[in-house]
Amino acid sequence: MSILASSGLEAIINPHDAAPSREWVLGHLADPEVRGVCLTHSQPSDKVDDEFLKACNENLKVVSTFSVGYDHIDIEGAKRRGIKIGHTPGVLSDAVADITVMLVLMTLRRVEEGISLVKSGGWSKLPWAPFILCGPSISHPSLVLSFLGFGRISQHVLSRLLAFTSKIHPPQVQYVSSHARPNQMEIDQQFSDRFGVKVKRVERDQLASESDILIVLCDLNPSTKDYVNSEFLGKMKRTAVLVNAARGPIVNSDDLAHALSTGQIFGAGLDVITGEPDISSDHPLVKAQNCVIIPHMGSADVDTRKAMAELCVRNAIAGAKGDPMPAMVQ
Ligand SMILES: O=CC(=O)O
Repeated sequence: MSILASSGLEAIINPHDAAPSREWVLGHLADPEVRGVCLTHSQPSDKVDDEFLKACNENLKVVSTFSVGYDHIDIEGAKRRGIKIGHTPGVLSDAVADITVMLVLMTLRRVEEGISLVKSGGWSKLPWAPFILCGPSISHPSLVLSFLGFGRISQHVLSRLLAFTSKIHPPQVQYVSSHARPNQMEIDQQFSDRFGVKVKRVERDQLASESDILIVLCDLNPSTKDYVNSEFLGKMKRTAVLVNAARGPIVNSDDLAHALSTGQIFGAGLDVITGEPDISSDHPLVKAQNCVIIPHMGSADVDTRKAMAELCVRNAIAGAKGDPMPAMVQ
C-alpha cells in the first residue's frame, strides 16, 4: 500500500503531466478540506508568497517542498499563519555532489570546448600541440579547494574530490560560512581530522583571492545574493574555476560573463543560473566557451528523486495530521 493510501488522507493530484497553473493551485488552497500541499522549487505556480499564503484556507497546516532549498517560500509569512514547511535534506546530497564533481572536472578540462569542437566538425582542423585544450590540473601540488557554504553537500563533494587531488601534496581546503562559531578552531580541527587534509574557515576576501577551485553550495538568502560579484571575481586567480550548484542569484551573471570573457577567471560550471529556466541561447554565459551550463539537474537521478518524493509526501502527511515531520524547516 502506498504511503498516501495508508495515511487515510486523500490527495488531489495535478491531472496534467506539466506544471499546474497558478489559478489551479490557488483555487485548491482555498478548499477547507485541503490540509497540506506538496510543491517544487522550480515552477512559478509554486512560489509561496503573500498571494499564495492569503489563498490558503485556515485548515492548511503544511507546505512540503520537493527540494532541499526553500528560497521560493516566505518562511516567516508561513510561520505567522501557523503553516509548517517540510523539505528534503540529506537524500539528495550524493546526487548533487556527483554532479558538482562532474562540473568541476568538465570546467577544469575544457570539456565544453572539446564537445563543441567535435560537434562543429572542427576537430580535424585542429593542429595538435602539447597544450591544446589543456586546463589547470586538479592534482596541482599547491591546490586550494574552496567552498562557499560547508554543509552536507559540500562535505560530500570534498570526499569525492579528494580522490582526484594529489596524495603527496594534499590540497588546502577552505570555506566561508555565515558566521564564525565560538569554537571555530575546534570545528575546523574536526573537519581536518575527518577528511585527512587541512580544512579552515576563512573570510570572503581570502576565499576570493586564494581559491583554485571555488564551489558554491550555500543557501540563497539576502546575505548570499550576488555574493560572487565583480569585486569578488576581480580578486580571483586567472587560473581559477567557479562552480555553482546552489542557486543562480548567488553569482551575478553579468559580472561572471565579464570575468569569463576577459580571462579574469579560467572557467565556470553552472547547474543553476539567475532567470532559469528562461535562458536563451544567446545569453552571454551560454555562449561563453569557458562556461559549462546544465539545466538545474543536480538531484536528477532516479533513486534520489524517488527518495525526495517519499520524504516530501511523508512531510506533508505528518504536517497535515499534526504529527512530527521527518524534515521540517526550523
Ligand atoms: O535545487 C534543488 C533543491 O533545492 O532540491
